[in-house]
Amino acid sequence: MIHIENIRKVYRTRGRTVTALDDVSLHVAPGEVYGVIGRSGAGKSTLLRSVNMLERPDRGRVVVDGADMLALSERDLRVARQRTGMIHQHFGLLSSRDVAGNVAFPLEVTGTPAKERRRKVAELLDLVGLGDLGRAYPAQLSGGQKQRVGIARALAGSPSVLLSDEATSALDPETTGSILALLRRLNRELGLTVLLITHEMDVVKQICDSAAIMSNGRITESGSIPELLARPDSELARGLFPLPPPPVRPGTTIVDVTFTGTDPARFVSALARTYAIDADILAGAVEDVAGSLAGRLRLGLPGSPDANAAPLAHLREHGLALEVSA
Ligand SMILES: Nc1ncnc2c1ncn2[C@@H]1O[C@H](COP(=O)(O)OP(=O)(O)OP(=O)(O)O)[C@@H](O)[C@H]1O
Repeated sequence: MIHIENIRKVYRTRGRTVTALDDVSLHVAPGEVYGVIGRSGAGKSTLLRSVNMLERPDRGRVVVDGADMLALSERDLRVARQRTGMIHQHFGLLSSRDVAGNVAFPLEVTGTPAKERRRKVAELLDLVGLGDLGRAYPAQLSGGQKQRVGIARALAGSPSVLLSDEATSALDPETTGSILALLRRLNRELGLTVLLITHEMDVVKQICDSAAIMSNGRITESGSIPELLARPDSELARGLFPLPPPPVRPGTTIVDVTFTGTDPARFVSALARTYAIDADILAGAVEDVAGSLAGRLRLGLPGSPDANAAPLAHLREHGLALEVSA
C-alpha cells in the first residue's frame, strides 16, 4: 500500500546541513497499522510528510496505493492527497468553525454538493462517536474529542491510508487508549491502512502490527512485531520490555528470553522436564502486544554457558530470541 524506496532528504538552512532521511525504505502492507518509533529529531515527521509530499524527498521513490507520488502533476497530487488522510498532534482544527464545519471543510474544497456534504458529515461524526456534537466549537471540546474531529475530517475524502503524526502525544494515557482503540476499529472496519509516528513504545504495544525504529535519519530495525521480537538483540524488544541490567552471579548463566505468542511457563517447565534444570526467574515483563502475549523473561541457569549449551539450543530451536551473559 505504501512503498518507500531509498529516499533521502537533506535540509540546508543558513550554512547548516541536516540529513533528515538517509536512504530510508519502508513497506506498509494494505490494512496494517504500522508504527515508526524514534527519538526527537530522528526524522519521523520528515518521513511521514514524504508519504503525501508535504516534503519532497531529494531522491528515491514513494508509491502510495499505486500512485508514484514524485512523478504526479500538481493536479494529480491533489487527488492522491485526498486518498491519504492525516491527523496531527495539535489537531489543527479551525476555531471559527463548529465541529460539523471542520469536518465539512475538505468536502467543500473538493466541491461536494451541500446535501451530500451534510449526509457525509453526520455519518463521519457517528463513526468517531461525536454524533451529537456537530454544533459545538473546538474550544468547547476535550483533547480526545478534538482528535476525534481531526480523525473524522481526515476520513472525509474516504482515504485508503491514514497518516498519524504523533496523534496521541498531547493526550493523557486514558484518552490515548481510547483514540488508539478508535484507530484500531477504523483500521478493521474500513480496512484503513494506518502509518503512524510516535516516540512512545506504548503506542506500538497497543495497536501496531508492524514497526520500524528510526535513529539519525535511518531505519535500524523494521518488520512485523513477532518478527522483530524474534530477532536476537532486538532493539524493539528491549524498548517494549525494559529489564534492569543483568546481575553478576558467578557460576550462573543469565539468559534474557524474548518470546511472542507463547506462554513463558511452558519453556520454563520444559527446561525442568527435559534437562532437570531448576531455572530461577530473575526479572520479567509480560504484556499483551497487538493481541498476543509477548515479553522478556530473565532466567538464571545453574552452571556456565558452556555447561548450558544444550538447553540454550533447545530454547533457540523453539523460536525464542536469547541474550546470554555469564
Ligand atoms: N524544515 C526544516 N528545515 C531544516 N531542518 C529541518 C526541517 N525539518 C526538520 N529538520 C531537521 O531534520 C531532522 C529531522 O527532523 P524531524 O522533525 O523529521 O524529526 P522527528 O523524528 O519527527 O522529531 P520530532 O519528534 O522532534 O518532530 C532534525 O534534525 C530537524 O532539526
